[in-house]
Amino acid sequence: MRLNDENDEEGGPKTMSHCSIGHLQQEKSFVIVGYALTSKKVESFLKPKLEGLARNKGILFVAIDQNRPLSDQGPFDIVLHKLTGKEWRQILEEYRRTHPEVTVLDPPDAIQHLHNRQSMLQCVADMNLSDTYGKVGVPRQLVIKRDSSSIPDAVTKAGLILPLVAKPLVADGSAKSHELSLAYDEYSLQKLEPPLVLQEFVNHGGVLFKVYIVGEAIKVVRRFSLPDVTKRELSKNAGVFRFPRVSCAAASADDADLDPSVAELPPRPLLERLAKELRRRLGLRLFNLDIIREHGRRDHFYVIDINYFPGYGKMPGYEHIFTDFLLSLVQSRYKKRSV
Ligand SMILES: Nc1ncnc2c1ncn2[C@@H]1O[C@H](COP(=O)(O)OP(=O)(O)OP(=O)(O)O)[C@@H](O)[C@H]1O
Ligand SMILES: O=P(O)(O)O[C@H]1[C@H](OP(=O)(O)O)[C@@H](OP(=O)(O)O)[C@@H](O)[C@@H](O)[C@@H]1OP(=O)(O)O
Ligand SMILES: [Mg+2]
Ligand SMILES: [Mg+2]
Repeated sequence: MRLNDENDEEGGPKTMSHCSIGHLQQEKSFVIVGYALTSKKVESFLKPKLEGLARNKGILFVAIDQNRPLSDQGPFDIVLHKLTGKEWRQILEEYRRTHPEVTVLDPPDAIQHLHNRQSMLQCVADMNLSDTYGKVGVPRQLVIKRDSSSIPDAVTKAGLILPLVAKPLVADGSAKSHELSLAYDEYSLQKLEPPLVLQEFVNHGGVLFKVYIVGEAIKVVRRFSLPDVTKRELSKNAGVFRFPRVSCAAASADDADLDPSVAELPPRPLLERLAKELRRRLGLRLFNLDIIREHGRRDHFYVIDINYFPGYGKMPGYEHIFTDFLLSLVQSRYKKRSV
């Protein structure tokens, strides 16, 4: 039974009263997680298996009512959220200020950093990670803020090599922010609407790695991606081609019969270093990275996308990982308080 989903006689959702949540929190030392998520996210993430396991471990998920002041709800130990908009950000910032005892996953300004495809990858570029296990970079890219007619010149000046992936500069989760295109010639890019990021397309054998991060935990899965573009194809084609959300729509490539040189997962120690450093630099605990391996270069990796609170529902075993993570947050707070 979902506490927040119990329906009243009118059929509307019933949320727990402040006092009954407080009771559960104190009497049975339940960890109360308030959540503010879209209905799509609730469906893909807050599945019965997660809620059941959480309850067994003493964690309760309680829906935040956006029509009521946040301070009047709870009390919460943790607030989990993925909503956009300035108003919501301000509400959360104020709540963080007035409720320092609550862990807000994650801070709104840190999430905001991922809402721009230029600042999103800056941390990875700054890190310049290279060790015996491999090298992690970002594809060369150019930001076009306005004036689409200037694109051909800008691309030539920057020395970017075609084909290019054109991505909306803003990555705020809107349908428009996921409308990407592949451009075979720079002149056709004039048809696109800035603000944009133009990124060199890196051949990677049609498979990408989704690296899910939940606090200290890391889980990697394979997904089908865009196929390689050959020199011959490039010389024969012109124009820009819109493509749908490949990485999200594509089936998992974990069980596919793939060329081992393409399917081999990035080395674990490399991912651990990358994740640790990104957690620190981004100030986030819940995110995933899309990583590709340059085709034919075993240890050359590129991060092409970072997403806040991604589709954990598609991450094998996320129920255990997520609930352990929530408990670890509360335990570390408790430890801090008692020293
Ligand atoms: N530089 C690149 N080189 C090769 N392929 C790329 C590149 N950038 C993007 N792609 C392909 O395009 C897909 C979508 O790009 P990206 O992940 O940046 O978009 P998104 O809309 O933010 O995706 P998500 O749904 O994961 O948030 C990638 O999953 C990958 O298949
Ligand atoms: O739809 P799912 O739950 O799977 O999650 C997707 C998530 O959508 P949601 O947060 O609206 O649910 C996307 O967020 P926005 O960029 O649109 O904000 C983005 O993070 C995708 O990468 C996620 O898919 P994944 O990369 O994990 O496969
Ligand atoms: Mg992506
Ligand atoms: Mg993305």
